Amino acid sequence: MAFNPLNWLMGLFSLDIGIDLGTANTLVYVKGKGIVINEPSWVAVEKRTRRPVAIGAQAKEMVGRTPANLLVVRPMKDGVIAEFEITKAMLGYFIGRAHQQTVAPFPRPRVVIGIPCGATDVERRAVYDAAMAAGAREIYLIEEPKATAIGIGLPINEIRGTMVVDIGGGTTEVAILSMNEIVVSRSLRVAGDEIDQDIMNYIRNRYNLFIGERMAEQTKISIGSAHPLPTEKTMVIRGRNLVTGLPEAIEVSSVEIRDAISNSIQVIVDTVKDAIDEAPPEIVADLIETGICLSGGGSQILGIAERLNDEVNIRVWVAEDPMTCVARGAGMILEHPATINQFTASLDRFSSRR
Ligand SMILES: Nc1ncnc2c1ncn2[C@@H]1O[C@H](COP(=O)(O)OP(=O)(O)OP(=O)(O)O)[C@@H](O)[C@H]1O
Repeated sequence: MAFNPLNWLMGLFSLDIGIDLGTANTLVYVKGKGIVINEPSWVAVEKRTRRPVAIGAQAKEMVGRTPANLLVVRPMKDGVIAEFEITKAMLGYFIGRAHQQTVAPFPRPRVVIGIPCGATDVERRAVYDAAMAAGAREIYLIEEPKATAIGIGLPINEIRGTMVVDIGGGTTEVAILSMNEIVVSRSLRVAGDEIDQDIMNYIRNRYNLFIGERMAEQTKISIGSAHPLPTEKTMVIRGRNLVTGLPEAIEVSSVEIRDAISNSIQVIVDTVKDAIDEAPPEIVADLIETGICLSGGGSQILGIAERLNDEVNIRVWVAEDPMTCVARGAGMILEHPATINQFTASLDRFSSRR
């Protein structure tokens, strides 16, 4: 990026922020302060005008409970922008709120923002344009697995293979890294949302019960598992009986929910195997030592580390605070400005590099 004296001057008086613009959650890291925003990526809009009326946690509360003139949407789908104008409004709102928490006089921040490594040039450009339109002054894009690995504190600068599997809401990102670069990557559009959908389908087919997305998500979080549990669990779920049309509550067990989500879990496991299969043998040998680190909200599905460990025969562990790794990684880059060009790229450099 060419030197721009005005940008440089504004940079002395404005914010540096890192953003994890996720399908399920958006996190904002402010340099020197840490994560200041961690909210669901939901926006309530007026149906007719598409004007946002609530953003974040307040909008998520409204899901399934809105009057006819409102619609609650997630503007990100499968890790990329599905609704440009609404994403722009959501980003602008979060950037504004981050700015309010500081004393920086200029509201236009420099932004490091994560993107899935499988995003196309058009999808990258949409993230760039949305952040610019939302008020950013300078934007750097970082592939999410890199930000994740930096956030976890993996030694990705070494001549040694390390591996991260980030299971988010819309995408699962699998990457093997060495010497600050991605050696093998896979971006899969099967993650937490798809697993919620599996649960909704199972409950409908098995019990004729229609449950909402939030109930399905709660079921996944409470009793969803990828490996037999030491003590199997049960929970009561509520929905509408499709035959009688009346409300109904039933008890389901972790065994049947594990079965219901097994196909999606298997797709994730197979993708991890596939990435390892493509890696050079020296790097695979490194992985036996360094292991595989899981991150993202989906890494908290019970038994997922054990299941992967059994299937790939490599030590697998879940990162500490797994849902904040991308934001923390972007933040660590901002805290050490010399690393910005090493790990991120402006849009033009990204396109030409590939
Ligand atoms: N304890 C838990 N157990 C299982 N799943 C969980 C748990 N907590 C959150 N999740 C799931 O994690 C997902 C959200 O994770 P995360 O915030 O990392 O995704 P995201 O970054 O927004 O999505 P993406 O990376 O696909 O854009 C949701 O599907 C949510 O239901």
